[in-house]
Amino acid sequence: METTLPLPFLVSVAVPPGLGGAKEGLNREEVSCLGCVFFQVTPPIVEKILRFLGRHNTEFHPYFDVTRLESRDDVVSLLDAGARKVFVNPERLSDFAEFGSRVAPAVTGSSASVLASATEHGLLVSDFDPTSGEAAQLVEESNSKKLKNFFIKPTAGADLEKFVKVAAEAHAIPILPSTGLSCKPETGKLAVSKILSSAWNSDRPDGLVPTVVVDENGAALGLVYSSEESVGEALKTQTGVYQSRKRGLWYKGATSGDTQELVRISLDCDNDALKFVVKQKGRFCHLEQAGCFGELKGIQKLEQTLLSRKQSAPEGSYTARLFSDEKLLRAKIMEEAEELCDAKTPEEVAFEAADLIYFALTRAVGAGVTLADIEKSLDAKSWKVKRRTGDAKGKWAEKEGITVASKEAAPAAAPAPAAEAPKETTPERITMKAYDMAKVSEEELDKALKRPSQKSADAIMKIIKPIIDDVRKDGDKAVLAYTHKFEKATSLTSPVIKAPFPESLMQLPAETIKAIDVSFENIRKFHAAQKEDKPLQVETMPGVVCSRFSRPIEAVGLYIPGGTAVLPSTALMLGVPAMVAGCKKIVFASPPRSDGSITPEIVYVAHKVGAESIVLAGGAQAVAAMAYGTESVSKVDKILGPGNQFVTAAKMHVSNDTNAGVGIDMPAGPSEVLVIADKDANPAFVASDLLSQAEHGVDSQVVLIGVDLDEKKLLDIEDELHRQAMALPRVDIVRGSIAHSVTVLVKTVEEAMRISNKYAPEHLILQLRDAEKVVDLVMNAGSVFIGEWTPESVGDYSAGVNHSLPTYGYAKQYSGVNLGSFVKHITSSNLTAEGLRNVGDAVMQLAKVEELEAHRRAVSIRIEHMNR
Ligand SMILES: NC(=O)c1ccc[n+]([C@@H]2O[C@H](COP(=O)([O-])OP(=O)(O)OC[C@H]3O[C@@H](n4cnc5c(N)ncnc54)[C@H](O)[C@@H]3O)[C@@H](O)[C@H]2O)c1
Ligand SMILES: N[C@H](CO)Cc1c[nH]c[nH+]1
Repeated sequence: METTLPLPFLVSVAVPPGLGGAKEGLNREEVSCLGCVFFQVTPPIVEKILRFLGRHNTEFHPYFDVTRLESRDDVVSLLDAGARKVFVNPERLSDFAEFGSRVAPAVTGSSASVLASATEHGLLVSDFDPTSGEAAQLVEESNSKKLKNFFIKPTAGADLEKFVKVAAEAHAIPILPSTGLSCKPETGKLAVSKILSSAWNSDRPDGLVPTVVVDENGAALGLVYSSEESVGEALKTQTGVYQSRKRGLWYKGATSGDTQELVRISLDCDNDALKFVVKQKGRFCHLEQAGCFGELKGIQKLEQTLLSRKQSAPEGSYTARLFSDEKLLRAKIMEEAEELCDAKTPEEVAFEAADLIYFALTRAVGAGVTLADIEKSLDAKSWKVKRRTGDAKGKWAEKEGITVASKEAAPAAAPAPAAEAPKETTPERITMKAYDMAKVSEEELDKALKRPSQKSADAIMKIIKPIIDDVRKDGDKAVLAYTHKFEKATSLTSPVIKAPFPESLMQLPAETIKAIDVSFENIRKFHAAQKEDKPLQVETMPGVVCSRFSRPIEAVGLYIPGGTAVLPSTALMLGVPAMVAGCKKIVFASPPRSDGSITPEIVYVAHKVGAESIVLAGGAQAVAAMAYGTESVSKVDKILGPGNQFVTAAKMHVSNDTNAGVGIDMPAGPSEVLVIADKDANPAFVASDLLSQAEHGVDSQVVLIGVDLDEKKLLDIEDELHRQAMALPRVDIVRGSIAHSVTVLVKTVEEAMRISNKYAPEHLILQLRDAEKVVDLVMNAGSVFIGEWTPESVGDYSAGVNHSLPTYGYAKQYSGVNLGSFVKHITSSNLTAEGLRNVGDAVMQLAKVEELEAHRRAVSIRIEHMNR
């Protein structure tokens, strides 16, 4: 995780602030206000630093030079304790690859050649001499390389003012020795306020910089201004001191008594605003309210109320009763936790979560713990790299019918390569909840297999309806505005690119072109084979000929998702059948990247299928533009393609609007897979198939049905799932989706198929002995993958079958996209005179029954004519 530094420099200290030893330089409070500290760690002080971080992890943002540590355990412990970044010898980088951006190389010297060691995660150059003859070349080289996270530390005794200047020229983050800095006017030391004021950019003639004042929970109290002098005073006095635009220095609270204790100063991402975090005594605003933007709300307001109830509660206060009755509070917390787990609708969940937070915060405030303390604990946890297994504890697991064997009972997993699972880390196990059908009821199973709840239909409609209305009213202008908002593509000036698409937009590596071409051809072959070669014709009675023939839908709009992942394969799955069907106008739509461009693979596919245009928009705005048309987006007759809940809801909405006159394919939402595996299945294959859909998004769900698996086999699959998941770049998404994914244990294939047909999965994988025979039992599924050599991803990309499939159980009534999705069928009747005589009586009699005389006459008039 790469974060913006609170300030554009680090303060280097010999020992952690406040742990003694530092006789000179900034004191503990001063360093704490600045936040970012840098230590050179040596083996004897590791323990000391770890203890220090245990207490102050969020107060200081620590960066460590660990080149003198040999023990990998020590380095990992520092990361676990909250080190934002550690710098290691370049040759040891591969040892720490799994920690990504939190580990960067460290080198020494002033020559430009040291920059060759830089990685995408940064570089530390120590012992840099700003006066050396080589410095200018290093500056030039670092500028041409556009290095990111480039930290630079001067040689001992360097002129710091000059060093800061050179570092700025090199776009490097200077590491400044605490001993050379001062928060008070002191000769021979560089004033921190001066470094800060030289770093900020003020666009005001008086040079003041806007300063947002917030409390420890981040609630904005007001907006003020700062100068170099006021920041110097604030740092010196450790209080809120600002620069009034009319009255000079402003010591907040000097007259009102509502003073502030300074907690932290930081600059924003582009250095044009300061933030002061303060502990506010009394209130900030001159009006009767906490801050200039009004009163606190939500959890912060709750904390304020609880604190005041703790000090003096009115007669009969329930909160006061909770403070004094420990057992009651304990019972209420458990009661509310259970109610939250049982809540069904989003409204219920919000209601119950609010109740639980009230009782939890009452417990915290009662124990003297503030919201800021809780947030600090959350933040500290977010930096951890060693995780606990996260399994439910004994009585709770039992209560929920979790039948998975406990970790202790599990046979030791095969040792994994060091880069994937280092011995000193115990990452939280990524595992699915298991249900044994011999022990759970059908209702319990139904509950477990419920797809992760999406926002309620009403809530989504409230979001997408105004978007659709805006696009209908304002056309291109509205589409662009939403693209600017959601995709942040603010440079985009037209929502469409039209064919012929310039070559420059589809520059791709040869291997990608080859992969697209191979997949294109397989998809084309399979969909072309679905074409009816001639009209269907049946003579239902002598002289009565009924026919059915197909015609392509003239204009189709194909939505290619692009929110969490760009999916050029979906462009193939929709574009190729549209082309094969002969649709005259093919319009693609996909969210552009933030620079306004569209992924070249999509442009290449659009070109190959002969698309008319690409709409550079996503979500409801793209759907509305294609449904109603705008100045530059062509109106289409049918919209196809998967997408998130906003896309799906917008498709449903426009298809219900008769003014739009547009059809849709089906509800195709978050990807899902159900794997049925027996004793013969390879655990690694099973796990890889589950993960291939789990990585789509946190709202995806994957299900494993194990047929007659013994405990060892199940554990093998679970170990594989965890091991493979941990090595995935999208492990965080996988954690989210696996959290609501399940394993179901059954005895027979028939039982497995019964459950699968009821669930109606988008993808069904049969990793079973004689898998082919089991296909006869499939009643509901989007697409089936048969046997151990058929991973689902072949269907996602290249086998030829379509991957745009019904999810959420809609496989019970919808087919996936196929050639038929792009054509409509027209029927015709052709009768001879004999034919009309043969069928005429039946028609006339039924018309008589319906009392539709004109219908009857259309036949009788002809029969009479024949009889004349
Ligand atoms: N079933 C299938 O056949 C199939 C195939 C491929 C992908 N998928 C699924 O498609 C989905 C793609 O979703 P995605 O989000 O990555 O991309 P997406 O393109 O469907 O959605 C992105 C768009 O959502 C809109 N949006 C996002 N947040 C919004 C908000 N708060 N309010 C209004 N609009 C908002 C924005 O306009 C954005 O452009 C995934 O769930 C994936 O699993 C399904
Ligand atoms: N599995 C998705 C259908 O649910 C399609 C896809 C696209 N890219 C990878 N997979």
